[in-house]
Amino acid sequence: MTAQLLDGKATAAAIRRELAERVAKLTADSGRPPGLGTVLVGDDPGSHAYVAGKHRDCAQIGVASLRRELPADATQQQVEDVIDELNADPACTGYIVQLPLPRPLDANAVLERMDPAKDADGLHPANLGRLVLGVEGPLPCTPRGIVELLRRYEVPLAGARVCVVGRGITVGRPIGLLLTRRSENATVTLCHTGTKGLAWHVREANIVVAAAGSPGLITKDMLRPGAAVLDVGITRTEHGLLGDVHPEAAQVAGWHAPMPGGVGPMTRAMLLANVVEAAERNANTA
Ligand SMILES: Nc1nc2c(c(=O)[nH]1)N[C@@H](CN(C=O)c1ccc(C(=O)N[C@@H](CCC(=O)O)C(=O)O)cc1)CN2
Repeated sequence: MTAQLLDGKATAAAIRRELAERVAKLTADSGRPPGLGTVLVGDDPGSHAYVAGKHRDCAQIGVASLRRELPADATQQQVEDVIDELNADPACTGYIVQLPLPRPLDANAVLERMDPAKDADGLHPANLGRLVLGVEGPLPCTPRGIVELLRRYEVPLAGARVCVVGRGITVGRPIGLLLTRRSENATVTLCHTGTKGLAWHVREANIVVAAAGSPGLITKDMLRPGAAVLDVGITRTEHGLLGDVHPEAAQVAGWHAPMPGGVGPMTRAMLLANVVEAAERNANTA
């Protein structure tokens, strides 16, 4: 079996084209473009690459960029001062704090200090609470990107058994909340390093979301033939980037979102969508 490619790169490009039209209207109506801020602390090469990509995307669709960078030894106070500044800046429609933050910074305290109305990542506790309550608000970008990719490729979700591997705050924890909404109606199992019998859980699933950061973790023999497998793990090694899904696993899958080119580009596109939606909400309440 050859898996159908879940092409996040092409899908994200289509979404950017759709968003560019909405940005042009917002800019014409208000006289100023929506603005995305990024807070980047430290020298992690991956984080620098992701933030650079986010600003390239902004330039492409006409969203203004506000970049804030701090050294790896920045104090909690210095980071929170930048948060206060972006909260107060009218040119900043929404912003993100690139994660992970270097130790010993307290990421939860930083996220809590954000203005929830400017939280472009959907990771502020108030917005995660909205997600639990089923109330409209910005959604975490990677989970939103996964749902959008599955929807656009018509991968059946209602009644599907989904196995999520990894319990991180940006993917594993929130995605179950999205997929179990009535509109998606999937049944989700969240596996993690404490899970016994991981292979059994994966084999039960119609859809596997691999977000553990453990290269090659999901092997061909673990997958149910015909399942959709989405690779969200990225590990940087001297041999290049490695995903959580073993390359041979695509041979038995029905659909495959590879790394690179699958979920990553969708994460970036959903960030733009969150900013555009925040700008539209602001315009409607002005
Ligand atoms: N504040 C946040 N921090 C982090 C998030 C997040 O959503 N919000 N997610 C990840 C990093 N991330 C975005 O920030 C991200 C990761 C990967 C990609 C991507 O496009 N990946 C490429 C491959 C990587 C490459 O080519 O270098 C792909 O899959 O095609 C985009 C964004 C953790 N931090």
